Formats: sequence, structure tokens, C-alpha cells
Amino acid sequence: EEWKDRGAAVSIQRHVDSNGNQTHRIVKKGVQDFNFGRTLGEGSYSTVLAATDRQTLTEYAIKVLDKRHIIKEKKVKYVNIEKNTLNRLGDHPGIVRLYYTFQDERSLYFVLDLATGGELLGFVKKLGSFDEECTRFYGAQILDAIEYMHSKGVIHRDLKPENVLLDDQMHVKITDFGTAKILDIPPQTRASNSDGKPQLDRQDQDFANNIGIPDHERANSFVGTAEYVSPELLTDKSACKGSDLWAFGCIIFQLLAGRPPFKAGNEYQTFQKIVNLEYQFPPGFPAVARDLVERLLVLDPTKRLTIENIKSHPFFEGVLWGKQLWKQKAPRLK
Ligand SMILES: Nc1ncnc2c1ncn2[C@@H]1O[C@H](COP(=O)(O)OP(=O)(O)OP(=O)(O)O)[C@@H](O)[C@H]1O
Ligand SMILES: O=C(O)[C@@H]1CCC(=O)N(CCc2ccc(Cl)cc2)[C@H]1c1ccccc1Cl
Repeated sequence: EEWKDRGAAVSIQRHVDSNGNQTHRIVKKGVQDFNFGRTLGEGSYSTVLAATDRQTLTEYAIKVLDKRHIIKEKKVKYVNIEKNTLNRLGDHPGIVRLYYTFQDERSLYFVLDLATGGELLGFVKKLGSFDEECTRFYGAQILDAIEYMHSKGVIHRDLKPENVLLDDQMHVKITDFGTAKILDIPPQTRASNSDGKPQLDRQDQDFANNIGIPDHERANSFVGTAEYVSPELLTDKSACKGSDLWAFGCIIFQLLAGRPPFKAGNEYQTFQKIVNLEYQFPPGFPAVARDLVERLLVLDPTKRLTIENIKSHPFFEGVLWGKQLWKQKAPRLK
């Protein structure tokens, strides 16, 4: 009973030992197991604090969500989406990893990778814009992480430089999965109940209840950050994997130009520019990068470059994809 009042959670850590045998360790972590340090930042429903695990001295970022506030703002669904998505995406160097979750009477806690470098946006603002080499490196890491997400049936839906964090090696760590979309949850049917019908769990039940309801009629149909929203999300309210590649095109443009392609006085005008594909390249925008961006910022998502096409585009010539990409030194941002 002791673990209940310590707000601890029992979590199963999958462990693969040196000769590849998989074991499971029962790990019980709670608030008492960490020394909380400085505030790294604040979200609408959350505070993120640096923290050290008192046993292992490992440093983490712990995202603390206020239950009362979440319930009041009707964001409980997003909390579950963030947790379920992060649990699915536990094994990629370019995605913030979720180690534990636990709660106490007031808060929910997400123990995450600590990204000490802060947001990519900060560096773009500080430097004005990136040169081609830096854009290639950060673009490649972001694309590699998107490829992994999509392979796990996850669409981020709100990719932007604020959600691309950097770790102590200045490597990419993508965060903020509360508004992600999990595709085709394979209906895991449980042991069938009395009348022999397969028993669906809540997640599948929820999915099954909503299936066939187009996004725009679904209560929580979500729109990302204006500048990076894809045209299909604005016109028929449905996001697809291509929506993340539209946002990727906006990010590549912004790293080189120092501003996003679609920006107007207010959200409505920004949306108009997007659906009318109204954007201009600044003078001096590199031609190879321009070609890549022009093939990503395409209104019809089925006509956009696929991840494979992007990886073999001349702009990414020479990039070593896969594990190599994450072992190399980040180019100095200048
Ligand atoms: N793993 C992390 N390591 C370091 N800093 C982080 C980490 N996660 C979030 N932060 C920082 O903490 C701040 C709050 O992040 P959080 O995800 O809680 O809210 P948000 O998504 O930025 O805001 P909102 O909830 O309004 O979208 C952000 O500025 C972010 O840069
Ligand atoms: O899904 C889980 O892992 C557990 C299941 C048991 C549980 O009670 N919670 C918290 C559910 C919850 C979600 C939102 C609010 Cl505002 C309050 C409680 C879930 C939870 C615990 C800690 C952190 C996040 C979550 Cl979703």
C-alpha cells in the first residue's frame, strides 16, 4: 500500500541483456525518487522541471500536469494521447523518450529525456537563419524522426521549430505529442466474453465508436499552429502523414529564410495564404533547397514528395541516413 500514497507507479522496464535475452524489471518510481531542479519551461497545462533520479543520478525533464486545470479545460483526452503516443515511440534517438509516468492527488508526472539545448526556434531567432550545411543536418535528423513516427502509425500534426528540442550534443529531440494522431489502431481483440464476441479494450472501444465519423465532425478535431498547418487540414479537416511533410517543408524554408513561408497579420489571413499557396522565396534562397521546398509545399498531399523521395533529393546529397546520422557531430551553428 505504501507505493499508493507516494504517488509511485509500478512500471515494467523491458531490458535486453548483453547476449540479447529480454528480461523485464519492475521499476517503481514516484515523486520521492527525484530531486527537482530548475524550471525548464511552462506550457498551457504543464510545467517542465529538470530533475535528478536520486538512486541513479540520471538527469531528466519531468513534465508536471495539473489535474484540476486539465479537467477544467477538458484536455484529459490529450493527456492520454500524449502518453500512448510516447509509449509507442520509445526507441528513436530523435524523439523525446518517456521513461516513467506517475501521479499524486494533484498532478500527473511524465519523466522524459532532458533536452538541455532548448528549442531549435531559439537558434533560428538568434542567428537569423541557418546556412545550408546546418539546414541539411537538422533537416535530415527531423526527417529521420518523422520516418520513424510514421512507421509506428503516428502523425505528429504540430511539427514546428518550437517542438524540435536539442540535447546536450545539439542533436534533435522532437517533443509535444499531445495532439498527435495514432493511425489504424490494430483491433487487439481480448478473450471473447460470454456471448463469444471479441472484447475490445477502452482504446479500441473509443476508436470503434469514432470510426467512420470524419474528423471534422469529431468533437476533438484539432488544428495545429497556424503557420505550419497543411491545406488539407484547413479544407477537409483531415490530417495525413503528408501533413507532417508539409510542415517539414515549412521548417526547411524557415531555417534558410529566417521566417516561415506563410505568415500574415492574423490566423485567418495565414490560412488564406496556405490554401492559395501564396509564398515567396527571398533573394539568395539556394536553388537546390528551393526545388525541395517547391515539391513539399504542394496543395494535394498525394502529390507531395514521399520520405524516400526527400532522402534522395539532391539537397540531402551526402547525408548518411540511419544510425550514422545520430553518431556524427552536429555542425556548429553559425
Ligand atoms: N524534454 C524537455 N527537455 C527540456 N525542455 C523541455 C522538454 N519538454 C518541454 N520542454 C520545455 O518546457 C516548455 C513547456 O513545454 P510543454 O511541452 O510542457 O508545453 P508546450 O507544449 O510548450 O506548451 P503548450 O502545452 O501550450 O503546447 C517548453 O518551452 C519546452 O521548450
Ligand atoms: O494511463 C495510465 O498510465 C494511468 C492509468 C491510471 C491513471 O489514473 N492515470 C491518470 C488518469 C488521469 C488523466 C488525466 C487526469 Cl486530469 C487525471 C487522471 C493514468 C496516468 C498516470 C500518470 C500519468 C499519466 C496518466 Cl494518463
